[in-house]
Amino acid sequence: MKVLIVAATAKEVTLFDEHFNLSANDFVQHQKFDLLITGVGMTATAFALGIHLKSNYDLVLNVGIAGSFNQNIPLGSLVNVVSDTFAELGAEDNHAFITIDDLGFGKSMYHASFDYNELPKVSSITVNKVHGNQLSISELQNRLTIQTESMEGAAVFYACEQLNMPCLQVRAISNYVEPRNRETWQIGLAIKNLNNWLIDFVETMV
Ligand SMILES: O=C(O)c1cccc(C(=O)CC[C@H]2O[C@@H](n3cnc4c(=O)[nH]cnc43)[C@H](O)[C@@H]2O)c1
Repeated sequence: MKVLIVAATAKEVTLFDEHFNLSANDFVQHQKFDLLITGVGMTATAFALGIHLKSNYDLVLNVGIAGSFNQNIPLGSLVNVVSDTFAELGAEDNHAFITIDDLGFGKSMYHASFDYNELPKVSSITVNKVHGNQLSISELQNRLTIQTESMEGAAVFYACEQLNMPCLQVRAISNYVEPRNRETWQIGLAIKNLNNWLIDFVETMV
């Protein structure tokens, strides 16, 4: 199976890099997989995938950390993001929000297309701005049924749908989406658990 692993930052896959003794380049080819570091956000992700998603992969695997709206999901735990929405793509109509779908310009929600049942499945959004204000968090939760948010996931799903390539997104929860309190973020724990899962996935599945 030829797999492309896509992460926003090298920091999110440090232990994986160490395990496979990978170089520090943004695009690394290994006999078992290719690894692409895109940079944070949708634009950087789309640009990097535009360059590197030319050969055919059997799986595009997006990994990274994420925020959770649901405080029943433990910090450090892993989720399988099965649907991902461009939450800010649309227009404000005073206090209402008109989606890109309702404007008639496209589609806001994209889906994973690789069957994986070993982790809890969640619906996510992809944003330019990490939510850290109770009013905007409440507005969002009234509008969408979601458990997590990241800054790249929907862009990866979008590219895979365009090219008809199977995709899977696995995220480790580093923080809750709440009024910003950086002290409570568990980035180290999330990255450790994510990397252990990723090493195991590559060793057993690829
Ligand atoms: O220090 C910060 O404020 C900060 C904000 C967002 C991300 C980071 C990172 O260190 C990693 C970048 C990566 O993290 C994903 N992420 C993690 N938590 C969230 C969230 O609550 N909302 C959206 N994205 C999140 C994101 O995919 C970034 O690529 C530091």
